[in-house]
Amino acid sequence: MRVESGSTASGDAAVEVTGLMKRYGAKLAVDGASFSAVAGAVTAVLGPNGAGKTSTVECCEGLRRPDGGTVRVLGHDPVTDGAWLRPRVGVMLQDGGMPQGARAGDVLNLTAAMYARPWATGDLIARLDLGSRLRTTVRRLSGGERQRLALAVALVGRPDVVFLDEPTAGLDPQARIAVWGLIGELRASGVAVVLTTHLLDEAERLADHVVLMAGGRVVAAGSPRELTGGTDHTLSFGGPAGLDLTELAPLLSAGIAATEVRPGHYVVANRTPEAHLLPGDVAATTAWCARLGIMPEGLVLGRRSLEDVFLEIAARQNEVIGA
Ligand SMILES: Nc1ncnc2c1ncn2[C@@H]1O[C@H](COP(=O)(O)OP(=O)(O)OP(=O)(O)O)[C@@H](O)[C@H]1O
Repeated sequence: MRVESGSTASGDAAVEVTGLMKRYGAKLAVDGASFSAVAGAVTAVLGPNGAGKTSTVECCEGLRRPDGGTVRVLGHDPVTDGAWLRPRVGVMLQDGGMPQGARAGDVLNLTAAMYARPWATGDLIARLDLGSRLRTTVRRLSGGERQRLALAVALVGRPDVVFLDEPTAGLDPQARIAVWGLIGELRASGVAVVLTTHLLDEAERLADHVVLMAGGRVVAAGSPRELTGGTDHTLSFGGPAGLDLTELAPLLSAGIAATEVRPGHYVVANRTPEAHLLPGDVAATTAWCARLGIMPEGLVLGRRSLEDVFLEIAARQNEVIGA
């Protein structure tokens, strides 16, 4: 299989979002979000439900008109330059956006016919294991099959930029690995891949750049390694919900904080890149548990994952909102 590169060079900003605002009536869904996605890289937009990810990506796709700020895709405005962008941008929507009564094979072939240099459909069909479903109508496909067809439709025009909304949601492990392989090849061929996902291990594995959104804002951005602090240690354990962590705080070294990331689940980790969890912090935490008569269940000293970062940021957001 061959994926040809488009007109952008690796490293060019293919998508630039600056101070984006999006309102629905009184609801401010996106509140000044800024980020960019470069060619030849995977950019993952992450965040809890309602963070504003879909609204942001829909503004990039030209499906929604921003209420403020600017969006540029390949240097063009997705709303006013939609006709120029359409052959260069692939979009995979969560609901597929495909005609329900049409056969899967017809949907793919008719889409391919709209492009000057389409991807060989036979190859996409084999890669996404759709061969036995071509005569089935979209309506009758399983959720995972519909998802794979939507991905094929998004890629068949050999776009320079692809937007993938939760591309592996609901896929079995085998299909997920096939999709990861395709995404890796798109990146290698110079495509700018922008995806949203709730699977943090997927983001950690695939993404070169992560944009973490909460409450309509970008609250953190960087490579997975930058966000997780690379080799920094983190201590996690379970205990009764709602422990008073203010007594533990002064016992920890500078820049180290304890957070209840979800009820009854605690993480002790650095809050600044300069700080590092030290053996004394582990001893202080277990001694504090012992003083309270608490057995720290599942006590683990490990490396911080993107999921840890995500939960810590979400917990801090809640603290701010609750304050
Ligand atoms: N068409 C709409 N009308 C009114 N409110 C909307 C509309 N679309 C989204 N919202 C609201 O805007 C906020 C952001 O929604 P959005 O779908 O962008 O978030 P998200 O991060 O993609 O969430 P999820 O992870 O659940 O898909 C939410 O509070 C949502 O209820």
